[in-house]
Amino acid sequence: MTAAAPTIAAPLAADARPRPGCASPALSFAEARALIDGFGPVAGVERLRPEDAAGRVLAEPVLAMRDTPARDLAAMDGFAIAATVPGGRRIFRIEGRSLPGEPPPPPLTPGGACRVTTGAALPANAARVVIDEQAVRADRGVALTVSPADKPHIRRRASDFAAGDAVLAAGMRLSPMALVTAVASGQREVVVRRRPRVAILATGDELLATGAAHSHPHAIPDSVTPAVVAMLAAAGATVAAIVHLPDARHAIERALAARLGPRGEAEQIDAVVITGGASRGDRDFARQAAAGAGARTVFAGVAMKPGKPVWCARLNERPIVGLPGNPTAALTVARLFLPPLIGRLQGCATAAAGEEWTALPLARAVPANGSREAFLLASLDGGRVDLARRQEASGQRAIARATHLVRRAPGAPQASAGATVETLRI
Ligand SMILES: Nc1nc2c(c(=O)[nH]1)N[C@H]1C(S)=C(S)[C@@H](COP(=O)(O)OP(=O)(O)OC[C@H]3O[C@@H](n4cnc5c(N)ncnc54)[C@H](O)[C@@H]3O)O[C@H]1N2
Ligand code: MOO
Repeated sequence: MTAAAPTIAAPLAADARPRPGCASPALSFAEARALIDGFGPVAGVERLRPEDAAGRVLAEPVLAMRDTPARDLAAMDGFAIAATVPGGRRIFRIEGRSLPGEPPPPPLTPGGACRVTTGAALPANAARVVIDEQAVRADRGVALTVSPADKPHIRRRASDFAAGDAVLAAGMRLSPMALVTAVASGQREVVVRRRPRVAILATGDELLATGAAHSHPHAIPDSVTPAVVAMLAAAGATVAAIVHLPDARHAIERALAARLGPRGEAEQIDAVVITGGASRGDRDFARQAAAGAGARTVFAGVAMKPGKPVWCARLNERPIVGLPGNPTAALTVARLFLPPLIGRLQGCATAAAGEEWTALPLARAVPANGSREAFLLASLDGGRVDLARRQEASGQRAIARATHLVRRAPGAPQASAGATVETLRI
């Protein structure tokens, strides 16, 4: 992230407070997100080879097994020579060769040089490496074409890190870059948090499985669950159960109690995502069912658009996140709440850790925002963000082209093309 790119906790948080008299929920998005930090990491760690731990979050720091480099090495291809060059000598006798992986060659004799390649061990008394570009071969010797005054071209022992250094900290996610460090540490195994196990409860009498809905005149395909599964998996979770439920309070309550209640240990579910039934319709029972199962509300409703009905509760210390049923609203709030929650369950320091909001210019003007903080579908057009023309919470088409969410504060004025807005990759 660039220094200029504000994080989610940056000043927008204060702007996000609803104005008096506004019908929006009282809680701002930033406040709701901060509440996600209240969930701690799952118990249980795994020891994995670093190469099997890509994307996982470290539960313990990684300590370097030895100095790296383990000894002084050549930083360039060339010739190692000693510190004292008799009589300003420019011609050296080649008395050995050192290649990476070989033990250090014997010390140089006066007037001697050792042919070295990048990464090779140096003779103990080598003071510098004269690079190939500053030397010519002469007989069995080598002649310097310039006086050896520039950098010594030596990678000093322990100059990268020393034995015992904590080269990676607990709570850090192992990016491809961090795997370099993990493997270079010399550790055969790293200790990572186990993958959180998530159950998805998809509620809705009208929902049928992929492909089945079109043979039924009043059913619709459950388009939200597969997308949420993919998002959870990418965030590092295991989706351990997918349950389709009718819009029936007791069925939802039983399903929740079975996963997170005192007797729900068999599946070892760490978190539940419920889709649909979040609002105030005649058959919207998700929150009541959670309360009936004994869950305590963490938040219910956020002053955001889309996704206002999003809610979160806690049952036996484990989170339940309720997504609204409308697909664009569901996936927008899923993007904003689920990867951060999975990060927290894996031991990341905060829900916002690793989330990068980037300021990008607008491709076209956008109108003034309403009273809820907006998170709008957009795609990139030559380095500028272009808002999708259709932003309906129920939409299932424009979302496919979206690569970014554009964040607009409550009551933000009209913004012209070229003005910068905060964006998050989706
Ligand atoms: N009087 C009010 N009505 C609504 C409000 C409100 O504040 N007052 N909020 C609106 C908002 S905002 C949203 S978003 C939706 C959310 O409603 P629910 O979470 O209760 O969702 P459902 O009623 O179950 O479904 C809404 C819509 O989405 C379709 N759906 C549901 N699940 C799926 C799925 N897994 N895959 C595809 N489509 C799904 C469902 O068929 C409905 O069409 O409420 C507004 N109403
Ligand atoms: O906030 Mo709703 O999610 O607009 O449709």
